[in-house]
Amino acid sequence: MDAVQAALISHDRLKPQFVEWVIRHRHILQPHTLFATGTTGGLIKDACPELNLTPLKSGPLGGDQQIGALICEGNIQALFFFIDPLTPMPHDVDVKALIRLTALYNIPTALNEATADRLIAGF
Ligand SMILES: O=C(CO)COP(=O)(O)O
Repeated sequence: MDAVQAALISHDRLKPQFVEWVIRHRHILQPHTLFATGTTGGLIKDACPELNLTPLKSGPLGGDQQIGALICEGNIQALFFFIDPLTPMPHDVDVKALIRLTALYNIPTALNEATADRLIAGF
């Protein structure tokens, strides 16, 4: 796949699993421009400093909305977002808004590891 701009997000409970997933696929992700919510991005940068990754605000502080704005502006072509369906979140409306925008703008979106494996296989 030509270089794309992709967004990487994980809720707290899934972060260890997500960082392991990124480490496993870092060679595929390397040529691409990556954005992430703040805490997720910090962990990925620590684990894979070679990646071209820009951390935005933390999710509860508006990071999901920043990713949504990038989607609206045509600057994201794929979203990898390990969501936690078991934990209530103060910014649940932001998460829903982001997922809505991925549907609206037809953005390939992986919300769990099985789908992420299939989406990254197309990179
Ligand atoms: O809460 C998040 C997405 O909804 C993720 O945000 P962090 O990466 O800052 O933890």
